[in-house]
Amino acid sequence: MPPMASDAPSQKPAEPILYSFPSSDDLSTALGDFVIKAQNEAIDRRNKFTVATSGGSLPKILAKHLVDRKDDAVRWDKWWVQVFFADERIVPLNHEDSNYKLCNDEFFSKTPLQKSQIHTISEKDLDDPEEVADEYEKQLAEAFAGKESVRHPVFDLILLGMGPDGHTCSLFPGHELLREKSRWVAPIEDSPKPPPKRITLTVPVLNKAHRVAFVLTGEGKQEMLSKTLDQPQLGLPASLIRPSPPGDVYFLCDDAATKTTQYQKTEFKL
Ligand SMILES: O=C1O[C@H](COP(=O)(O)O)[C@@H](O)[C@H](O)[C@H]1O
Repeated sequence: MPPMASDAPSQKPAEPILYSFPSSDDLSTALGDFVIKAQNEAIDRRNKFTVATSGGSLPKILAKHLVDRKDDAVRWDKWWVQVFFADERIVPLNHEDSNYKLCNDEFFSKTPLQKSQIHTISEKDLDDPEEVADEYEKQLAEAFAGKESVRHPVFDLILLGMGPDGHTCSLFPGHELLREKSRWVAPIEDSPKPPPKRITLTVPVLNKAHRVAFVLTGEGKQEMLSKTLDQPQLGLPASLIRPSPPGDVYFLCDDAATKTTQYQKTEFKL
């Protein structure tokens, strides 16, 4: 992973970086090292680490190399108040469909992270997706700027998945939310994948992050990964994620997922 440049030489977003690993275990190990490196650079810069994570298959892969470590490489105390969800389903936090519940069962509960470090949706107005999205956006504004106004949140790392239908976060192919320009967090009430009501970070927020990493495993992801990287003109959601310089976007995949893409693979080195 190249170090973050302090001066952007041009305003053109960098091309995606694709890493492919023989197995999902190798991918987990590399992802753990990748997260630790991003964490260390963020702590050096600002003494804290701000992360947004997704649900789906990601939390399990993420947990493998980060929990139960024998060393103290993961600085859990610096992840304070800054773990957000890249997308969340509008259901109670103890519901089987909740991304919080999934991440908590697979990952958070196995770490020293405190509940106060993790930003969940409010359970107050679950029948009102607009309200849930607005409240979550307020949490973002407060976490990133205290009482001052902030133009947009800048995450140190956003971890994303991609469904076999090509959706990422809760941004679905062809959906009008792909064109959202002003909101940081948007509600969606017609998600083609159940449950239908969700909130999601929007493309502008994703594209302000220092690093965005897609984590994909298995044959089921082959077709959409190829379309995303080889045919960006199709405008699939993941093709729209091109962080502004000096940000970067990475695809950490297993060989099963990268089998058909023609996109150039990069050797994984930290
Ligand atoms: O619905 C969702 O799906 C995507 C992809 O999930 P995966 O199981 O194919 O990895 C996930 O990234 C997102 O957070 C989730 O809400």
